[in-house]
Amino acid sequence: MGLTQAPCVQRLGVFGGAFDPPHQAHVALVNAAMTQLQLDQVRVLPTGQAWHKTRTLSEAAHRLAMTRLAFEGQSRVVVDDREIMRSGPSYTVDTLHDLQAEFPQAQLYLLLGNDQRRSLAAWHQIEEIGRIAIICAASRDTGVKAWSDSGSTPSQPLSDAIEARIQILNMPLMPHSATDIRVLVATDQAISGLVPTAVERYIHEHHLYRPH
Ligand SMILES: Nc1ncnc2c1ncn2[C@@H]1O[C@H](COP(=O)(O)OP(=O)(O)OP(=O)(O)O)[C@@H](O)[C@H]1O
Ligand SMILES: O=C(O)c1ccc[n+]([C@@H]2O[C@H](COP(=O)([O-])O)[C@@H](O)[C@H]2O)c1
Repeated sequence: MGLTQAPCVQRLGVFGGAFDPPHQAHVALVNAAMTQLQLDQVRVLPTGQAWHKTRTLSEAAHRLAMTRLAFEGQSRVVVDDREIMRSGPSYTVDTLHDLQAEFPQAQLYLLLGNDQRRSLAAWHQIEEIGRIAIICAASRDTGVKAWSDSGSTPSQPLSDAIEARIQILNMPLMPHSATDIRVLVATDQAISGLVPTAVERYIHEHHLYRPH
């Protein structure tokens, strides 16, 4: 991790994901958020235990290493391993509580794609999340997530109070999905341009996503 505490952080972005692997849409989303929301820092958090996904994630050490590579050289991005280090399911509300305590002066902005926005009502303590952070959603190609397990289906809608506070992040629609990238690697197809070059190299060097 880089700097863990910076007194000048007034606007803090929080971006979690499986990052299995991190891809160019993740990088674009963070960059769009930094510009539009004038964020002083973004915490990028690879998920520890993704309670909402049916698939077993790749080893946390690989996902963390790739996330670091994806954001290397970005001075306002801190790749934060707390969800990986925490035991039990990774609940975003716990991460937001931690960050609120560490940055009591900062406004927190929770960054996510539209597929996750649709499942927000099923998130653990979503009302509390809505109190602590401003939720900012980027549009996402609707076809992309049709066949991947991005989140649980909410049984009830999001409250009007939270819905009304959601901000839209403008970024071009990007068809990237980690599911797609894993399939491409498994079937020996190129992923150049879909992930940062250093991430592509890491995937190949460590033989990730290959059938045994
Ligand atoms: N192409 C995209 N456009 C906008 N947001 C995206 C895109 N891909 C991922 N995101 C957002 O990034 C966050 C982390 O996503 P995640 O690491 O699960 O990637 P993913 O591509 O959705 O992975 P998978 O296909 O394995 O479910 C989520 O909030 C997700 O909505
Ligand atoms: O806290 C929750 O209940 C919760 C439910 C679904 C998703 N999330 C978080 O949302 C982020 C994106 O999820 P995903 O599935 O797109 O990788 C990641 O940080 C997850 O931990 C969190």
